[in-house]
Amino acid sequence: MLSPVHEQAQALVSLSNVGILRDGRWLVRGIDFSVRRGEIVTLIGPNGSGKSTSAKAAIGVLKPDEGRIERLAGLKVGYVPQKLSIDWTLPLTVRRLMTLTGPLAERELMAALEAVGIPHLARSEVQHLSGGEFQRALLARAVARKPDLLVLDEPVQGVDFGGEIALYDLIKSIRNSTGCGILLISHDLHVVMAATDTVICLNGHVCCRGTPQAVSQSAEYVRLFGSRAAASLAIYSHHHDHAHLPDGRVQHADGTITDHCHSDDGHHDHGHHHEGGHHDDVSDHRHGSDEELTGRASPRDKAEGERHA
Ligand SMILES: Nc1ncnc2c1ncn2[C@@H]1O[C@H](COP(=O)(O)OP(=O)(O)OP(=O)(O)O)[C@@H](O)[C@H]1O
Repeated sequence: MLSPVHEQAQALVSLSNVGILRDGRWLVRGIDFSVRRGEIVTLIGPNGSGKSTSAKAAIGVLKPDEGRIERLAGLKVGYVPQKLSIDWTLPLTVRRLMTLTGPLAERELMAALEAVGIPHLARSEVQHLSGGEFQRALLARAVARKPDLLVLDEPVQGVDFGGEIALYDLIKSIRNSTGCGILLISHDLHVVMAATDTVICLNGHVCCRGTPQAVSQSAEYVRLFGSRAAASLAIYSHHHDHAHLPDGRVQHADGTITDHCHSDDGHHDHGHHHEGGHHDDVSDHRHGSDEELTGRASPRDKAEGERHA
């Protein structure tokens, strides 16, 4: 369900009854959703349920075998794929990463790094970045050309729990400041829900959709993910009330900033633990997976290689 603001906003991309067939198998079928200006839409679903496939169809990387996809004329897309192919044996600075797919004015490059909180890392080698810093660099690269639609495939992989919240807050603030539409893919049911207008739950087809609260209570969702995930999702979406800043401090709902979370902050009082960074009731992140740059890839980007684990 969209808020009235989003309902009136322009649709950036709309998929109607989209199906993708490969090697005689329907990877997805009957996919129906749209992303409007200023809206954050999150695709969730188990491994192999067609989230990346649907996102790639939305931005035109994959052509549908049935159904229709309408994109706003001249739509500018910023895409952070799930996997990147970079030759990690070659030196690559953040600055260079930002310009791999095309030139970028210095002012825009620095503005993007500032927007994601890492202007001080412009000259750093990408292979030395932490997981959270690397994801921020990828985000900077995607927002630098001021896209109308930002597509982020698992943007918090390799990021610890505090960093996840900071990244989702950052994504939300990018939406608020630029008014772009955002299509997110995530396994992080707890956190992502706090930053999402519309959730589309996939399982080869659209299994259910709506606000995070509505989806977490739907029978299809509970069948797919289990009641435990549904309960924690519902709790989380109500309790998230503070942001983790890039420097590790915590900004509370009333605007105050402290060095640590308060004991009554949302993610500390819902009955399970987050020690060791990431947790997930449904499925795990893949850390350090093989990566391929898809979408707006240049041949150079497609160099073989693996990101360090
Ligand atoms: N080019 C392709 N050719 C054949 N099968 C493919 C192709 N791309 C994806 N698939 C298959 O389509 C299904 C959906 O894949 P997709 O990557 O969209 O899933 P996902 O929901 O993003 O999964 P995950 O959560 O594991 O990232 C999988 O079974 C995958 O193996």
